[in-house]
Amino acid sequence: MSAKSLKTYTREEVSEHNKEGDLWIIVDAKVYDLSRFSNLHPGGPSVLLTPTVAGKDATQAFFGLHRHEVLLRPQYARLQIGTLAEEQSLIKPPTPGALSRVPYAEPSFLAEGYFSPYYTEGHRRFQRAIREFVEREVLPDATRCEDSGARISKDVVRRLGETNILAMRLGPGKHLHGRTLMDGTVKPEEFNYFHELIINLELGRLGMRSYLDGLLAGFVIGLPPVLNFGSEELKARIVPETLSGEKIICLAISEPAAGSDVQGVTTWADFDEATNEWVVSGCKKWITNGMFSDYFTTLCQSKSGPLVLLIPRTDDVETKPLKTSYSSTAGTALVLFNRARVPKGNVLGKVGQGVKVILSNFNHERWMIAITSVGAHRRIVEECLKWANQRMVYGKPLSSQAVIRAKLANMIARIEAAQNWLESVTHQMCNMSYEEQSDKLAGQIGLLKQFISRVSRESAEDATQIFGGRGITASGMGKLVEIFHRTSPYDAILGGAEDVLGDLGVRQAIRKMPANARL
Ligand code: HEM
Repeated sequence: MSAKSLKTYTREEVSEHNKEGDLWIIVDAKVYDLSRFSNLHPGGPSVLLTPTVAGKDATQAFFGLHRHEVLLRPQYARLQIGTLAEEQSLIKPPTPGALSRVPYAEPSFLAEGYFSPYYTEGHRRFQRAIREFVEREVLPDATRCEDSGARISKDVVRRLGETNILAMRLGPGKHLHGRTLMDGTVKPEEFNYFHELIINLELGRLGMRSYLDGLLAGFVIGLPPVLNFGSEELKARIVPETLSGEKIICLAISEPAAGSDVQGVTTWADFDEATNEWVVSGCKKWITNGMFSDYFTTLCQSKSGPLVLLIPRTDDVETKPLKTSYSSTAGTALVLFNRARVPKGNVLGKVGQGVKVILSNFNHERWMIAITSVGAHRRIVEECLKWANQRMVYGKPLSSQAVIRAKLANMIARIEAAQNWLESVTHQMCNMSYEEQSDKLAGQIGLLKQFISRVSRESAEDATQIFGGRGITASGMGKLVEIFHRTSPYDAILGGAEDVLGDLGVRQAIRKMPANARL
């Protein structure tokens, strides 16, 4: 029903419509006619016909059982027939791009009245533009794909290319020069790691973990070796078509018997002098976006040592979907190279130095995973605060239970600690060359990622307890908690297993101990 045809009613008038076939209710000062809908109601008709609901103000009952988005769906929005005379509705649907006013729902640089040493007004403008883009253009696709397992839509990929979000996801650098970033919101020479952090925070905040990986995470880790180690000819061909989203690229390192142990890969490349091509045979496993990639940045072994090859998809490259605990929208694949032929010019870096090429990529990847994890984690803190506030138990809000407040206290402490360390590391990155970052930050980023993925899982446990059965239900009130609980372990595995990364951090610290350090 259009806003024009909405009428105004009194509570008395609504109360007369309180039976089967003639059933009205009030939710947040809006009047709904459920006479025909009651038999179609997913929760059944009887709950709507109880004396405390039929013809009554059912606001509290409604928000105890449904997310507010339910009322925005067109098929339900049209059940509204009017509003209450002289009463205002309090619950406003969020406008795309708006900041949340729930305490701790936003990092302090976005929270009203708080400060941060790291961000400028330019960063805040950029954040607004990215959030609005993500909520308007990405969220509907994410919601659809996360459930159905469909691949990210071509329209979203095209828009990620047009706005240069794809290019920005590779970080600051020459590849941004001459590009219009987010309709000119930031100049290429001003773009720094905090802008990139903002993009990843906003994507993480969607709370759709498999879609997040489907949103070309493979590109973020697969293209840098081409940019940094590819020949000029190769770059001129591959970089424009991947930055625009026209072609898709991913990174193929892990194998059934080699995960975090990159030295252990066995995919084999032989050089064929007759054709001047590499011939590759082997099997790569857990390859994000592998199902729909056109190029595979692949670590191989050869007689002359490890090398990285950019392998184009041909008939000799087979991809099979891997069913993991998250949705197939990520395009996670088993990739089989069956004597795949690769031109000599597709070698990235030097033959024999493949591991170096791959290692140089890892810091950025781990830092990115840490950010998206923080984005999702903060969203879960917001969900829990809202739920604890609106859910009534034993006649009082859930937040009146000390055990729930204790969980919330731990969750808030974890997200604030995680984000503050993350921002401190990002500040170091802004002030160090790439080489300095490799030397001074590889260990710390390993420890940071370990910490962030571990505390995410602790908060996932707390959030599930707070949401109860809803926290293990894939639709409805707890759907984001369910996703977070099921998928936060991915952050502890992808880009290097949590324990391996913690160990890396400590080994690097031990290596840098002063020779004369004594108690
Ligand atoms: C405009 C009015 C309403 C609409 C459009 C509506 C719509 C829905 C929808 C779409 C669901 C499926 C779950 C979801 O997507 O969240 C649902 C479930 C449910 N609804 Fe409603 N509903 C309305 C009012 C109410 C009211 C007033 C009650 C009062 C008690 C109620 C009780 C329930 C229950 C018990 C469930 C099942 C919840 C669950 O599975 O956890 N609904 N409703």
